[in-house]
Amino acid sequence: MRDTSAPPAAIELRGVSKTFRRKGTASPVAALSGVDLDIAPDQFVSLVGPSGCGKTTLLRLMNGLVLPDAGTVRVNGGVPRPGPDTGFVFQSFRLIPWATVAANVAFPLDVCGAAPALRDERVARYLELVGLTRFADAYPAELSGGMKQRVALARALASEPRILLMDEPFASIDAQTRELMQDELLRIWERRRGVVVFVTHSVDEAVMLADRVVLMGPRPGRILATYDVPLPRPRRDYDVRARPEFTELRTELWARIREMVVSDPGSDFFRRSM
Ligand SMILES: Nc1ncnc2c1ncn2[C@@H]1O[C@H](COP(=O)(O)OP(=O)(O)OP(=O)(O)O)[C@@H](O)[C@H]1O
Repeated sequence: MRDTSAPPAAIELRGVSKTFRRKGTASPVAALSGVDLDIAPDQFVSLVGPSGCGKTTLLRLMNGLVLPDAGTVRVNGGVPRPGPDTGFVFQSFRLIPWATVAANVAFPLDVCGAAPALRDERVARYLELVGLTRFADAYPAELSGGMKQRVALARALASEPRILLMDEPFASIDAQTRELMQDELLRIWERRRGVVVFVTHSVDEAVMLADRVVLMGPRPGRILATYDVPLPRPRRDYDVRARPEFTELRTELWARIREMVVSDPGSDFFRRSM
């Protein structure tokens, strides 16, 4: 029986399946099948698994952009809806090119009709948090990739969402900036908490950041295992990677992903290398 004294899960998926069907195209694609997952309030969860296993679909179910064919998705006890309670950060920064950095960060606040004083205060606070106060009047084209991603992060945080969904947010920035961004994200999250669901292809990044790593299997995507990350916080990249617990977990995860990829002749790995 369910423990009624425990706080409700911030995100709860039960028996979730999703198949994409497109009119006039080839066969339907079964993206997810029978997914059960609970994410507690203030938990940082990473999703890893082979390409095409449904990680992005899972994120999109969590903010109501995709509806399940079967099963239920509950977010803070209700049906998920895109809105100010859920922030989304994408791999491609998706900044508005003709708007300044400040206007980009203000965008979600403008959409929900925030009062001008609140809007200006939030923009100032989150630009400071990501270290871009001096660039408030710059345009996206004037910024480096890492700076653009920090604007995207400030924009997602500006409405102070209780849930932050991040889809390979650091995949298109260089390795050094990526490590700095990981530290930056940890610093911000350790200060304000909330749920983070972070999709990544990097096993190191998944372990470095999360409280729990969820390992998904090949299509139709299922959850194969979840691992608690036995690393203390606060974490910083350089000291975490030196710990034996880090090496053990990343070795285990990587071995399982590698096995899935090499044993699947239909995987993107073979398609890309042919
Ligand atoms: N809107 C859609 N219409 C049709 N098929 C889709 C749609 N969205 C996703 N799919 C398919 O569903 C499967 C899962 O896709 P999804 O993007 O969720 O996987 P992923 O694990 O995030 O992939 P990757 O790691 O490569 O980004 C893929 O085969 C994809 O092509």
